[in-house]
Amino acid sequence: MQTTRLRPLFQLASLNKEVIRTVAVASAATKTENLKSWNEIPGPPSLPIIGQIHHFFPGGTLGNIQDPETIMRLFDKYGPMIRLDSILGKPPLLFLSDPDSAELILRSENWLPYRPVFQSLEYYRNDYKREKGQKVQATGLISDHGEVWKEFRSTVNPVMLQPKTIKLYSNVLDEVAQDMIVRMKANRNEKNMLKNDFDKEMNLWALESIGTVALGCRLNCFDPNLPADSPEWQLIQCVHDLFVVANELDFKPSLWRYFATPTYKKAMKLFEHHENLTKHFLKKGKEQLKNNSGGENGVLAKLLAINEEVAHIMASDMLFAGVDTAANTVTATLYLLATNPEKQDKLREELRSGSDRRYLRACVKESLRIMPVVSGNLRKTTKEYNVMGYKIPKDMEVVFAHRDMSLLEENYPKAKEYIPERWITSNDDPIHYGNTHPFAHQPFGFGARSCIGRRIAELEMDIFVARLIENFQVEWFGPPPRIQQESLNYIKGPFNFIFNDVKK
Ligand code: HEM
Repeated sequence: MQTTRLRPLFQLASLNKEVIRTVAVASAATKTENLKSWNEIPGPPSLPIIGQIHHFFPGGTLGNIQDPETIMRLFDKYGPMIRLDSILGKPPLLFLSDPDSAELILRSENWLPYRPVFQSLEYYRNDYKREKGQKVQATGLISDHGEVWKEFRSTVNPVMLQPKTIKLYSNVLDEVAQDMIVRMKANRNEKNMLKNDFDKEMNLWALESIGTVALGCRLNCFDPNLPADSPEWQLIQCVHDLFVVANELDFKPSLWRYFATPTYKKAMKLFEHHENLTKHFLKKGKEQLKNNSGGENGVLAKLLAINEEVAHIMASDMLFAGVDTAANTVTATLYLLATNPEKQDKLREELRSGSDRRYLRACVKESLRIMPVVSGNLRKTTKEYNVMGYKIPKDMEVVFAHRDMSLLEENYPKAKEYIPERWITSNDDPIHYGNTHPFAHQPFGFGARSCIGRRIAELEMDIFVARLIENFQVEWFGPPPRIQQESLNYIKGPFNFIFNDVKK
């Protein structure tokens, strides 16, 4: 009785704390007198006229930017802030590995957060595809900003983030996972390794899974006779190529903002191809909907009820952002469980016991900490900031390097070790995640602009990892896999997994 009466008071107190914290952070952020200038921020030295571009040449400090360790090495050298000046029309960039500073900017930019990634996609959707002077409407969450983004996001949030709607997919996602297990069992060689390319197999699973949610129907990706030029394989290749070209155009120095480079032309073709493939799959989804009457409405039906354009845009973003992300996260989790057999056994025990799946969730979370598929979050500053005594001007792009922050001992004790327990242990345990700065680890981003597919991704991955561990004793041999950063962190082969059957 008493606790019920007191609850609103507690809620009010914690709400107040949050408001005070946000206001304090925002005002500290905007006091920018007597600060060191942007040019004084440490970073690779600039040369007259060419600036820092030479660092991107082979052998240069940033020559191997595909290796995620490159940025880590720069933090070791320059400290928690690294300045990269404007190169070939690309705005200046600041890398940050200080959680307090990340919190300061992310919170202050949370009203209309501007995430400056995929400018090439933005250009394709806003300019390349449009007649001159044509009114720009919403193009998608990945490519829009400002009020247009806000309106679209508020329209789709209730559908995409509603636990009741997402839960509807538990059974069909389990069906997908079990079908994938059957496919993997049939696809092993005499050493119990997969005969097909492991990464492509994971992409097939991810596409089949997100397809069931985005389109409300099975795509039949696991058909053993699926032709190599089928729309399913084409989509998988297209998404991967898009992330690679986006990295070339949007992150590395590139002249595409001045003239049509070969990579730019390739990117425009790929974006168009992706759009056409989305239309193909959407048609399939809509036909299926016509045949399904009754039952609870899923994501596609609810988005179509808003309007056709919204459904199309959202399906396109899901078929872009929802494939390689989930596939690489499952691969990372499997690798970490294979190389930490005692954790794998503990997980299998939990799955056998039928208890709630807290350890399963912790295993996936911990793999996102150690081997995240996205290295950092980005925001463009809409005002000036005081970050650690330096003035960060308006219109700067800031990367919050959560991969690097998550691997620092000062943020996570035993940072390089795979310890799922840290996500479920009690808060008096030194490894408890709650003892860490919350802005040191943001694998799904932050606030209003955070990943809209998070709940879907977590459900898909939990279900599939559970089925994998129930069915296979997973082993790994040889050196760790190489990670290649191409907008996303791709885990590269050889994939030395062995999938022995679990003894029942
Ligand atoms: C392990 C899986 C995934 C990870 C780690 C991940 C991570 C992220 C991150 C870091 C962002 C940027 C957030 C920010 O700027 O604050 C993002 C945005 C986004 N993600 Fe995911 N994602 C995953 C899966 C998915 C899936 C399955 C979908 C499809 C349903 C999806 C759709 C999107 C979309 C549409 C955005 C843009 C949201 C916006 O700007 O409003 N993601 N994701």
